Amino acid sequence: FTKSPKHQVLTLQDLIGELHQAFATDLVDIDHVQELMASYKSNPADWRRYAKFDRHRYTRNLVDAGNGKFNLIVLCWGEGHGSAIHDHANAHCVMKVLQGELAEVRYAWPHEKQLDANNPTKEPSAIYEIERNTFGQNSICYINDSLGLHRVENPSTVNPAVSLHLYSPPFTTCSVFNKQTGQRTACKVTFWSKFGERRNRVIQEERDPE
Ligand SMILES: O=C(O)CCSS
Ligand SMILES: [Fe+2]
Repeated sequence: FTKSPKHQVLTLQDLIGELHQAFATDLVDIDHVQELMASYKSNPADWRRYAKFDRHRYTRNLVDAGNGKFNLIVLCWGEGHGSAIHDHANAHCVMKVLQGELAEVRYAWPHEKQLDANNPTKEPSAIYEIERNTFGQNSICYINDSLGLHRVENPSTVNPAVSLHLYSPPFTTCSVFNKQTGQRTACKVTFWSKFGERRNRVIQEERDPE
């Protein structure tokens, strides 16, 4: 018989409840948080209301603000949508695929231009690729700044992807990096929707100039 995990979460709401408990004290066990995220089995009925897609780029939809201790966000990736190379603002990042699959390319922090030993003829890049991984439905990916930078993308040209991200502590700005020069630029992260609603003011702002 299978050992039932300490905390069996059934719905997204169960997961949120267990996460609030996990963050109730100041000493957070990030391994337990990853176990909780892994134990939730994706059910579109739980997260469909947050899954809002944009034709041009991936969207970030806030699900829960975690009593200020974490942000839980549903990201929706159209075919071929991907992020820039970015860091995680000294926060923990746990990413879970809810639908489709996501590819992650992990990089070392930029140094002065490095030659790629394996391919000396290739244009040296300031940002060095460490590894590539692909994550299927319900799988988990963890990163923090001590592990490097990464870029995440939906590798499919035919299927959308949806992922659930927990960031703790929550942040409003992170850094994005130019792969060739290693140049670092501050980037304000925004939400396409919050708690399932997209305020029409945001739609106004989004409207193309007349
Ligand atoms: O939060 C973001 O926009 C980056 C997604 S990959 S962790
Ligand atoms: Fe990331």
